[in-house]
Amino acid sequence: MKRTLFRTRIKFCGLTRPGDVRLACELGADAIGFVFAHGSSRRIAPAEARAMRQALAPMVDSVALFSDNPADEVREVVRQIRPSLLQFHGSEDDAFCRASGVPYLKAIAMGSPIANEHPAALQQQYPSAAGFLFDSHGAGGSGGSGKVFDWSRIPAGVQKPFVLAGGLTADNVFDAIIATMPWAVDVSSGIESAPGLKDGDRMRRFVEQVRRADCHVLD
Ligand SMILES: O=C(O)c1ccccc1NCC(=O)[C@H](O)[C@H](O)COP(=O)(O)O
Repeated sequence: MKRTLFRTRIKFCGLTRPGDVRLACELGADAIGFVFAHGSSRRIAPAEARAMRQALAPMVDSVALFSDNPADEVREVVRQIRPSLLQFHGSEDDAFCRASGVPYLKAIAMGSPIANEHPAALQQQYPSAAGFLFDSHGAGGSGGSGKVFDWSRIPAGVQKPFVLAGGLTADNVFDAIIATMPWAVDVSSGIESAPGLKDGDRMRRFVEQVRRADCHVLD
């Protein structure tokens, strides 16, 4: 299959500082993720997220991340932040994920049995999902682990856009894109100097490698 000049979307996740948001937008990120999952070292309060939302450039999506948060917390984040997309990492079902009316991505834990299901089953389970995000954690584990999973396990024939996540860095994202041809790539640990603190140079190198993959011609 020939492939050239396709644009892989880029999501930077787990930002905690408005300055990092501004730099991410300048570097060309398509989406910025804010973590509201309990127990995460990148978790921010809705008031902080509002400040970071204001730092977003036009035409850059804001994504709110949850992992089995109570429904009233999800509602409150949606009310205060007005994210363009939600991302669910826990055992939420389709009814829960779609309840606020905001488009959502369902994270699929590639270390759990759901990952072995037929793509049609995934779609049946989450008919309202805007797409899936394949991440390396197991059931009950959390995202943002910095660990890579075996990309060949991504179910073939998923009918919705999918996002590749889990341990991506400037050193492996070129190969990851060529191997899986995702709609988007998502990175958190791989662009950090410490949890929640993004590193400008790592962000820039990551974007460069995604652009390189997008210009690569495959036979
Ligand atoms: O980042 C967290 O701490 C987190 C906690 C609970 C659920 C999701 C979380 N993060 C999700 C992400 O940052 C990304 O979608 C993805 O897991 C990539 O992370 P990484 O492997 O660190 O690049």
